Amino acid sequence: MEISLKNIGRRFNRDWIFRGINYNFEQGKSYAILGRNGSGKSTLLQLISGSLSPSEGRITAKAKGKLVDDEDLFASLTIAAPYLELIEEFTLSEMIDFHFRFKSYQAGTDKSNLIDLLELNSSKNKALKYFSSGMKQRTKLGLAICTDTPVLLLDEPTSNLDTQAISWYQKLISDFGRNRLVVVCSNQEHEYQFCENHIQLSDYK
Ligand SMILES: Nc1ncnc2c1ncn2[C@@H]1O[C@H](COP(=O)(O)OP(=O)(O)OP(=O)(O)O)[C@@H](O)[C@H]1O
Repeated sequence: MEISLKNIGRRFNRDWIFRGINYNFEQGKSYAILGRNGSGKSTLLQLISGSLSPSEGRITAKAKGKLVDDEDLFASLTIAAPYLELIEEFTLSEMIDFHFRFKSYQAGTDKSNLIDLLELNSSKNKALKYFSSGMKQRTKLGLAICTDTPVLLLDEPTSNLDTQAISWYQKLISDFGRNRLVVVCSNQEHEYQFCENHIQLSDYK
């Protein structure tokens, strides 16, 4: 999978958030989108995921050299972000079943293995609305990272995580992030230290 941004700009009302972004994202590489609060990191991630349209420019996705339409792109990515909520009425066990009705597990993982990885075995039958914010964040990350998709998009991945859970995230991404196109929006180095490519939004104002 390859995603290309050609002269991308996005504005809300009359305010341009960024303009003139030309960039190629390739599978097997990882990218950090960096910038101050309000610089447009989440906006750019939503453009890459196809959930928001650019105000100018064009985004194309290709798999094995062939153009991928929006629906196929959506099936090829998983995303964990503060604005994407879990289904709070579900238990963890039901949430996992629901998620994997549409997507596949990473090789070597299954439901029970994922619950172990999340370290949430004792809470698997608890409704997500009763999870702490850190438990919810771990669930979102585990679902996104342990799904077999070529594209993995993470927005502020360690929000609400304690020090131990930050190390847990770093191990999970190193175990399951390989050979994928990984994009992390962040302003905290421990979230994106594995990313070899950096996009500074201040360059596109
Ligand atoms: N739907 C919207 N309508 C109007 N303005 C919006 C909308 N979504 C985002 N914005 C504005 O776009 C700018 C960029 O927001 P965005 O959330 O992308 O920034 P960010 O870099 O992810 O910020 P943070 O680090 O605080 O999460 C902000 O000024 C925000 O107010």
